[in-house]
Amino acid sequence: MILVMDVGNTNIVLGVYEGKELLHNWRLSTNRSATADEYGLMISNLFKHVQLDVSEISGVILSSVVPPLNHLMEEMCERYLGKNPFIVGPGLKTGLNIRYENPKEVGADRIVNAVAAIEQYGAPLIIVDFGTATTYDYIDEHGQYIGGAIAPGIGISTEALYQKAAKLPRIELSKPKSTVGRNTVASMQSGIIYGYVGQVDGIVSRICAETKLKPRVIATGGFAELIASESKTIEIVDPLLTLTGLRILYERNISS
Ligand SMILES: Nc1ncnc2c1ncn2[C@@H]1O[C@H](COP(=O)(O)OP(=O)(O)O)[C@@H](O)[C@H]1O
Ligand SMILES: CC(C)(COP(=O)(O)O)[C@@H](O)C(=O)NCCC(=O)O
Ligand SMILES: [K+]
Repeated sequence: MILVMDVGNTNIVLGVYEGKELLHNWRLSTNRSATADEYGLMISNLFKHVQLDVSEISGVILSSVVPPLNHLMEEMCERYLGKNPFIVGPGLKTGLNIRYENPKEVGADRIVNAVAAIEQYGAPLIIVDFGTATTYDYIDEHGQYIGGAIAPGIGISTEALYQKAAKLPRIELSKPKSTVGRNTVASMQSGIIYGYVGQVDGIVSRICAETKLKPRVIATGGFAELIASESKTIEIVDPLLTLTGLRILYERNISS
């Protein structure tokens, strides 16, 4: 069994795989002030809850877009799991040709998503990940990572309305009955949800026009299902894309 971990700006997602099968997955909130011991305890407790013994974990792979947590998570793996984790970044073999101007600049989560999406769906591709930020990645017809777009995420955009406008409440993100909202909450839901649906379809159409190709469009992340249900361009929702990518990268590196 292996443990895969994706450290995002909002959540840390963990998965335990036996071969290709995902046996368990958990979500912790990302807390920049938690210590290696605190994360170690949380993971030990999750393992206990499903009667999983640490000794059954033969390896760990970790991707992070929160640099202050990189060293800490590595230390946690060594201390609580007795394993030196693979870390997605310079030095780890990805098999992905990254054509960003500075390949080191691409977020590790975007690379991991690209690896999983190419393997499962083939290139060319556009990947939309609704995380803290909404990221768009374009993979060309040769399976090369070219680049994409980064926009404010749905959660932080909604939060910004509440923080910056005195009369706007904190709302639950669910689909309103109509685009024309007739109260504050419905108006905000319309603006956020249909605004994002428009953003996705707009950016995807522009990438298609720019590349003169028709890439498949895969969505993942917290709000993928909600947006995909209204989007004209999202073809597949794969909530496990990042975990799958980590598993594939682990296999590529352990067997080399
Ligand atoms: N399974 C889920 N169901 C509903 N909302 C989710 C889910 N996962 C994440 N979210 C929400 O989506 C937003 C981004 O979370 P996440 O995708 O984990 O981002 P990151 O990868 O940046 O940490 C957060 O506001 C989170 O609460
Ligand atoms: C764009 C991101 C903030 C998205 O992170 P997330 O929303 O998953 O927490 C992350 O991939 C990142 O920090 N990227 C580095 C910049 C880049 O990819 O160009
Ligand atoms: K993410």
